[in-house]
Amino acid sequence: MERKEKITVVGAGSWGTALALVLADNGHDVRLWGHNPKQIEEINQLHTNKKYLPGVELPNNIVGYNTLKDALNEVETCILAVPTKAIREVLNDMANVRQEPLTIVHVSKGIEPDTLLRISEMIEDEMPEHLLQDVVVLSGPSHAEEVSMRHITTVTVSSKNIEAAEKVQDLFINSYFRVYTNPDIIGVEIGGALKNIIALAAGITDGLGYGDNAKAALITRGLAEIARLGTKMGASPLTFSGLTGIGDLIVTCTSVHSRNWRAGNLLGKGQKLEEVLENMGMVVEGVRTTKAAYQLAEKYQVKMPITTALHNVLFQHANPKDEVDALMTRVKTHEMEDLANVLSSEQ
Ligand SMILES: NC(=O)c1ccc[n+]([C@@H]2O[C@H](COP(=O)([O-])OP(=O)(O)OC[C@H]3O[C@@H](n4cnc5c(N)ncnc54)[C@H](O)[C@@H]3O)[C@@H](O)[C@H]2O)c1
Ligand SMILES: O=P(O)(O)OC[C@H](O)CO
Repeated sequence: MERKEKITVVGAGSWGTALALVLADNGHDVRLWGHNPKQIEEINQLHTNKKYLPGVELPNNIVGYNTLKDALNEVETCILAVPTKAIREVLNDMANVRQEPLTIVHVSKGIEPDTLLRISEMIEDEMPEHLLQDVVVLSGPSHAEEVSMRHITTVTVSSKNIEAAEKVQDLFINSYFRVYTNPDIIGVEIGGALKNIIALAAGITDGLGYGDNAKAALITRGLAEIARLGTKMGASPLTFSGLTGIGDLIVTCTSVHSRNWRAGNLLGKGQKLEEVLENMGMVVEGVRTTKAAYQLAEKYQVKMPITTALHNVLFQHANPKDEVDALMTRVKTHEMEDLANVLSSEQ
């Protein structure tokens, strides 16, 4: 029998709440912290979080907290489930109320523009060393809407300290939520973050009226450019054929639950970015990540044509259809890059 723990989930949005449910199902005492007092009142009095997970009833062992100090009191592990753009602010608040070291399990999918840091690196950068036990990432093909219905889901945990990852595996694993470990934290974080770019692009092509062939092309060639960048950054190429690579690409590019796909779909149908983001009401991580990935492609001198096309649409007001046409009419090439390199060196 696994030890039951007090665990704090920081961030009471869709993913934080769904993960709180998994932990509660496993018998842990779960504290769900959110910055909106009305939402916390709803969680504690009605046992619902209607804005983020409509129709889902929360069990009694999930208790809402509005004060970070109380939420983190006597807790060894915290799940960090806020959008990438809020991470530094929240970590700073956490550092101000903590005295003891904490293991932080982050579940966000993004890269910080300009610093180009992965999220585990942002945590190491922001959290004072004496307050940080371990940093673990939990990622994979997992929509909150399905997890909260206890639908079968598989994810991966990774950390520089594999024992910390294994401990988190034990906290979450159950009969509907299967957790694997992978020591390649770079690959896990890069795959999880960059799939959102491809999901936005898949939404755009669907919005433009293209079909399954276009989507399959985006998933496959998207994976190629994610792996091209990721391996240059030090990831294992094998990670991109796993849950946090192709697995997450499939779920995000093909699901109506996907916030990134939905945002892309509206863009493809002609809505403006500002209008789309205002109406979503939930985080669309792929937008900021496109900016970061575009900068990473320049830094590492890696060709990322889909990312570049999306960057043009999002930030240069390019027409989505023109960008699709430009992608399709690039100079012809080989599919497998190793083969292209061999052939060009033979010429
Ligand atoms: N929703 C999913 O199915 C899912 C699955 C896997 C990973 N993720 C990742 O999890 C992260 C969170 O996504 P989500 O879907 O839960 O987002 P969400 O929009 O549903 O919720 C975000 C939550 O963060 C809170 N928040 C925003 N800014 C804050 C701040 N400055 N301080 C404190 N709280 C703040 C919001 O109030 C909200 O409760 C993202 O990186 C996302 O990519 C989401
Ligand atoms: O809804 P999305 O597009 O933010 O994706 C959520 C998860 O990352 C899917 O694994």
